[in-house]
Amino acid sequence: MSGTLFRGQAIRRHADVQRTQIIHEPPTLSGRVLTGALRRALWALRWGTWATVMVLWAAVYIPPAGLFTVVAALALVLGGWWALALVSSLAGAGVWLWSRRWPRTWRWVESRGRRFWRRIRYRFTWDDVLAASGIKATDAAHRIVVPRLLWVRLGDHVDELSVQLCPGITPDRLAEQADALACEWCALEVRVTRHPRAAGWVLLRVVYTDPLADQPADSTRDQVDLGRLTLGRREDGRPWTLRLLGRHLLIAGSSGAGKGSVVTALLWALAPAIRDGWVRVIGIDPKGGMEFGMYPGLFHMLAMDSEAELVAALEAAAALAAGRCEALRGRTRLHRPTVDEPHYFVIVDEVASLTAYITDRALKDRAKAALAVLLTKGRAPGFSVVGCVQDPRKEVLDLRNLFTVKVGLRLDSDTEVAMVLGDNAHDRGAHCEQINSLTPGIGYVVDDEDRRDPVKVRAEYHDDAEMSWLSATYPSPTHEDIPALATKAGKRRDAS
Ligand SMILES: Nc1ncnc2c1ncn2[C@@H]1O[C@H](COP(=O)(O)OP(=O)(O)OP(=O)(O)O)[C@@H](O)[C@H]1O
Repeated sequence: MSGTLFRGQAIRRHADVQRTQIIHEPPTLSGRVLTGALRRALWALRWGTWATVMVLWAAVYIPPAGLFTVVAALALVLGGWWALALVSSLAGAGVWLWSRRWPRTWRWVESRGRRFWRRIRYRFTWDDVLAASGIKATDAAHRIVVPRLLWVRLGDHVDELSVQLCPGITPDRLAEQADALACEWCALEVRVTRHPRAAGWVLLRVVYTDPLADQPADSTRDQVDLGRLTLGRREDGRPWTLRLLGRHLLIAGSSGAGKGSVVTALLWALAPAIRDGWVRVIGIDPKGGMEFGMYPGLFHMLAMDSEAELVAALEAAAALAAGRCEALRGRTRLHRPTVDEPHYFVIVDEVASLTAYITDRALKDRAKAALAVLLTKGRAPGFSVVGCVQDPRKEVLDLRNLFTVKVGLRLDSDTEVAMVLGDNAHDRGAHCEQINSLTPGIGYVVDDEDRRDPVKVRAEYHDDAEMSWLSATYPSPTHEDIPALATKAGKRRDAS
């Protein structure tokens, strides 16, 4: 007696069910002949229909294959096997010539062919692959049940499979067998993440090629759109773009994870706007200029010499933001940058140096207060804070929830991932602790304002020579000295 299956798919070769039927309901001789004939007819009908649909689908999906199928069928009908052999040989020669003379278009045909093959492979080997990998359960009716493959979304580099779990199989159980699935599908990696829309479903990301393994090509663009800054490449091969108008960006990663490369990619993307004067950058480099000192021309204000100077620059930025907030009150909700009223980026190379490691307690509190003003008040009047942090522990950076976009580069543990990117980011696929130390600049982006899963990206890399060139070619037209640090009594003390 078999019940209805609501979740998962029963496996094709359900030996237990067949054995149970044979033991309990031995068929009569006539019944056996009839059942055998009927079964064969149904089998032929099923596979015949499947083959026809596949051929038609392949013909539409890969047009040259469709053309070949039609011509080959006509040759077979009109001229017999010799004609078919001739057409096949000509097609083979044509393919050889095409792949050599026009490799670009041929690569397109090849990629369509590969995708088509992958889709078929997922669909028709799904239950065998899952059962062989041990991702199966047995239900009360003795059926072997595996998770159901719902949709397949094919990409050039990564395929996404939406999978409905069956009772007894958890996302963790699937994740444990991710390596087995990757081996079976000849993929680089299989990642299991929770489905964004449905509980009880998961997404399997099957990664075939890793475009992030190569460094993205350099690109200077003359148009700058703060709503769409291109900083590198995504795992699916598309450009990684960020909206930073009215937003703050947190970049977290262990030492050498590539935080600097995200900052330089951002400056690279902003360069034309910096040169034209409608974007100004305030740089705060607690490493004494080891980072920003390589390209000082890009900064409107650059603090790097002493703790007092760092705090003074931060306070100056906070005062500007508060002043502009007041000026814009009642006029607009979101400031639009112009040369007269530019957008400010306040880039802090190591936030913890200001909020935790400063030895002077009063300075530390002032730095925290200024940062809090920038983060809470700065968004609407055109101030974006970009903060880098190496150690994401709570006591180091209390303000991290005020950053709306977060990039988690290589981190030490899934606990750190949760601290930087949010509690469920790891479950949704942000496995920063698994990023290889040989591939700096790779990370996961979480945007609090859109509800999509973390996206794996790699920032463009620009070395010191390129950044010096950028600084000389796209210098900021304005440079301002750091104001003296105001003392408690209202007097000013020399920031240096
Ligand atoms: N996107 C990238 N592509 C290729 N190489 C990179 C990339 N980002 C960084 N690197 C390499 O890794 C090195 C370390 O990167 P970077 O200085 O940006 O790390 P970091 O996280 O800022 O480290 P620290 O916190 O120690 O300053 C760089 O010198 C560079 O060689």
